[in-house]
Amino acid sequence: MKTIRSICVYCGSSSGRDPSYVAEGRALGRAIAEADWRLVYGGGTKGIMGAVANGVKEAGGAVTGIIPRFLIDMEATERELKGLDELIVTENMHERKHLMFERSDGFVALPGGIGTLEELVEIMTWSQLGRHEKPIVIANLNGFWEPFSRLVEHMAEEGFLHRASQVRPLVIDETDGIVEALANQFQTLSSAGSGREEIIERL
Ligand SMILES: Nc1ncnc2c1ncn2[C@@H]1O[C@H](COP(=O)(O)O)[C@@H](O)[C@H]1O
Repeated sequence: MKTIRSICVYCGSSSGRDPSYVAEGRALGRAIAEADWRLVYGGGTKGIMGAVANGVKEAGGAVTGIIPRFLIDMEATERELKGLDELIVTENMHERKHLMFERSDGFVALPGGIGTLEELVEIMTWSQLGRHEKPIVIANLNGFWEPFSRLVEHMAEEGFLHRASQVRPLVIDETDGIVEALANQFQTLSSAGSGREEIIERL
């Protein structure tokens, strides 16, 4: 039976206004480590990104950070980067996002900004296009993603989600439920798999 080995977390490089975002990011990191999954993330050591990675390390887990060279000074400190178990420096954003995708068995979007939104939408797009069948969880902490969910519903109502059945993000309101939701959805998607290889040569 296939099982999850690594999970990609998309989240803000900032902390956000409510301190609970950082606290919940850290809690998710701990839960990922306790599930014995590796964290794959964008390598930033600040904001919610840093909190998730710190949570994983606190609980004895392993972290892979994937960061483009030009972002190192903006989103990380050299000292903290050295604390990652694996650091991959890419030449551009495209390579970073592709590697994050390839190395992960599922995805979680915590609250964040434009970068987080772009990453979430991209992974949903690839699912819609049948490029992968990996679970996607939207962590709707404090109802953060409700405006986005409403937009997606509106798109469906207006007839723009042609293959809605292939975009199956789970919306989970509490950090506590995320690991279980990922594990269950991974099993469901694996057993319902179309037999298609999960990664194509080029997305
Ligand atoms: N346009 C972007 N595409 C992909 N990723 C991006 C983009 N802008 C920023 N990012 C990265 O996403 C994370 C989180 O960014 P937030 O804007 O704080 O949500 C960060 O690593 C950015 O480098």
